[in-house]
Amino acid sequence: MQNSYNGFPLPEGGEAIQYAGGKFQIPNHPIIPFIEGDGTGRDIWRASQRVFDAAVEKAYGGKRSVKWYEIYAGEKAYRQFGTWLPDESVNAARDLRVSIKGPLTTPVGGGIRSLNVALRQILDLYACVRPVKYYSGVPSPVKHPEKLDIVLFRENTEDVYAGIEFKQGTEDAKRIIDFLNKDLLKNTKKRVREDSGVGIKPISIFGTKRLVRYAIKHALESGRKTVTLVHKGNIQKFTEGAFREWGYEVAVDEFRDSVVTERESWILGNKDANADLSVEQNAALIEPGLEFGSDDFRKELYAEVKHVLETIGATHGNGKWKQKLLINDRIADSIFQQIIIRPEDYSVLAAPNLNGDYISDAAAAQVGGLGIAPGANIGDGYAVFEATHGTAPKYADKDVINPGSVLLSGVMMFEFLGWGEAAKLIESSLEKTIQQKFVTYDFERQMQGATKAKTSEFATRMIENM
Ligand SMILES: NC(=O)C1=CN([C@@H]2O[C@H](COP(=O)(O)OP(=O)(O)OC[C@H]3O[C@@H](n4cnc5c(N)ncnc54)[C@H](OP(=O)(O)O)[C@@H]3O)[C@@H](O)[C@H]2O)C=CC1
Ligand SMILES: O=C(O)CCC(=O)C(=O)O
Ligand SMILES: [Mg+2]
Repeated sequence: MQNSYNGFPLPEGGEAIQYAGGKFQIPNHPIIPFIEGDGTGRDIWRASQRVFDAAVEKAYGGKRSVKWYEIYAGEKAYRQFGTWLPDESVNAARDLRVSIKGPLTTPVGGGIRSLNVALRQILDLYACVRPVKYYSGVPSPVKHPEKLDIVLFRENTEDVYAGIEFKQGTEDAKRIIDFLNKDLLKNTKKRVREDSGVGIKPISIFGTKRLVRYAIKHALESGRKTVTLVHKGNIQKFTEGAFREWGYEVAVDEFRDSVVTERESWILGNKDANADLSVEQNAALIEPGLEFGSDDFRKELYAEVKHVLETIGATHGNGKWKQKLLINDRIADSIFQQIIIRPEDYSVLAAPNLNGDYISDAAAAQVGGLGIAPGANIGDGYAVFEATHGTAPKYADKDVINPGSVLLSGVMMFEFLGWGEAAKLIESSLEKTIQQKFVTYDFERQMQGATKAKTSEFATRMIENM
């Protein structure tokens, strides 16, 4: 580890977080790097840091403290060092292992690629974890926001976020289109239009399995009931369809005793309800219309039913499957309406990168919006906590934006460090402040009789409420 990064010495009295044997070792005075962020990131970070320090001080009376260490990225880094994501900033995040960041701007269409995505890819932070739950008092557009309590695990390193794109009109775009049209597609009627831009969507066994494995582990450790694989596999068969298939594989191959898939649960449930049910009758119940299917399809179904009953009939049958973690899947378009209409049926969602990006903002809306949407990017040995939202540039430096998402990302960070007391203080004072109807503009505009607080005032009231 270096003593300084980008020419700035590490804070005195702090120690680096270590990682050994798959476990983080947290000193009492860890050095935690932070990236302030662009746009509203500045106001949010200033407010959040005060709240974090107050909570830690109140919880541990000086026995523990965070030694904050600013690292530079985005506009601030560009102004200072002429580069958007200095290597030294990445090195600091790597060496110090756990950090927290504000949002960074990504231009649309051209310009630099996302620094947020770059950081996730460089540090291999493969799981983007975004819990979405309701805090009482928060205004919501739905009747029962409290019924939504999910944790979204979004694959964070591949999919269309791999950044492999070829701009329309370039020599590379022309070459790839020629290759597709004249070689790979030559025996089909499919053609890519000559004036297309082209993007590549890689989804791997490795990337999928480690994400789904992480989601299942979390679900089992936290006593959640369901893990839903969210994909568009009917259309994108070899990427999103494969995500579904590999997701089920990892569940069954690595967590067999603890999980039941949705189809297995139907087969076992049918058998529980009628012990005399034949394999053929059982198959007909799980696949309506089976009698009209081909012989091969029927045989496949009979083999599936037989396999389930033979392999897990004894361990999971007789209702025992109801105590297992249910693994199911939903097609991505349908999940958007499912979480609104049947929120209580969903608990942990695991999704490829783009689906996860979309779902996290949509789900956040249901419990009050992007002002209250925390997240974490986790890899093996590294973690970067960050809100779901972006830089909301129109509110930059106006001291009006809701700091809730970064504050709750801090709650996730303190829980991750094992500093549960500080996490609890922040979470409950946030809820209490909202219940006092002392809220930033985004909540105030949806509430009756609320006081509109500035970002800084909200933080001060939270500290008073601890
Ligand atoms: N991880 C990251 O760093 C991310 C970065 N970005 C980047 O941020 C930039 C802006 O993206 P944009 O699409 O405008 O999305 P934003 O998430 O920045 O903002 C969209 C809207 O969401 C609401 N909102 C966002 N954050 C808050 C908050 N803290 N409190 C209250 N309301 C909030 C505001 O709604 P209203 O106008 O109704 O008040 C805002 O106008 C882009 O460059 C994008 O690439 C985007 C997402 C994540
Ligand atoms: O990197 C960006 O600018 C956007 C990322 C994003 O929307 C997200 O991670 O949710
Ligand atoms: Mg997003």
